[in-house]
Amino acid sequence: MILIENVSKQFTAKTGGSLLKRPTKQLVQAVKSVTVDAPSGRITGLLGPNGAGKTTTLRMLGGLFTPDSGSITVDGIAVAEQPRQALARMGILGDAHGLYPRLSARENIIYFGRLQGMAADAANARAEDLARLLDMGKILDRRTEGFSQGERMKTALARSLVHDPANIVLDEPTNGLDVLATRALREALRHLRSPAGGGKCIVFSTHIMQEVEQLCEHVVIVANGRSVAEGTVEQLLEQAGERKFEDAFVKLAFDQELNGAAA
Ligand SMILES: Nc1ncnc2c1ncn2[C@@H]1O[C@H](COP(=O)(O)OP(=O)(O)OP(=O)(O)O)[C@@H](O)[C@H]1O
Repeated sequence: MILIENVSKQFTAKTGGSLLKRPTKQLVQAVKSVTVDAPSGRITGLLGPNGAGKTTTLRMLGGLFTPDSGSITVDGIAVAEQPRQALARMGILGDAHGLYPRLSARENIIYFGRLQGMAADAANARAEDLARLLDMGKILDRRTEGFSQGERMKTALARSLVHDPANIVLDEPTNGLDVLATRALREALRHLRSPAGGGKCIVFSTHIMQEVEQLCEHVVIVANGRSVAEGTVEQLLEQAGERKFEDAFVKLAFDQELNGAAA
């Protein structure tokens, strides 16, 4: 169970500057107020346009940045206070997959399992289970050097799931994947969310509406650093008074963004 409550985050970015002129500092309010309540056994999607603040929110969830305000708990554990304990309860698939190219997919997965305190045999058995789930049989013992985008994603996902975390966080997981790889990922996530797959809490971010329509039981629309609407796809359609999800998303995200931009 993941609970993100009213988080905000500001960055200082350097702007301008040249050989003769120092860059000036500019404040960027990446996240103004985002709230996400993601229970176990549900796939929760963060849907928002580019630059809305999704990645920054997920990075705060992963303990990479401390929020300026608000709080984040994972299974009741505050990320800011007990980051190691909170992180141990999450499998995080970020945007950079960072695999070790000289290690095989299996070795990459086992290595992460060892870092999580697993015995080598248990990590190996888990690598084989995950390879079955993610259809990685053919690549499991190949060095990851030269892997395709889809193969890298599967390996990184398996690695993030090696310790069987109750919570799974994915930042734009289908980026660069073809239709078959996207379908395979969707199937894997549906299984992990189901009772047979452990009833995981799954949170993922995307800017692709179809992804959310096909996969999420609950959607949080993030625009201009704020969570501006939430509910099932049907509830959001109703809220926006639209029949097509694309129209509802544009209305809910961009009308709010225009209003929010002034705030
Ligand atoms: N380290 C940083 N320093 C300065 N500005 C940042 C930093 N990280 C994010 N931002 C800014 O914060 C805003 C939100 O960025 P973020 O990456 O969270 O959005 P996003 O919703 O994930 O977008 P996308 O879908 O394009 O990945 C953007 O304007 C971005 O430029």
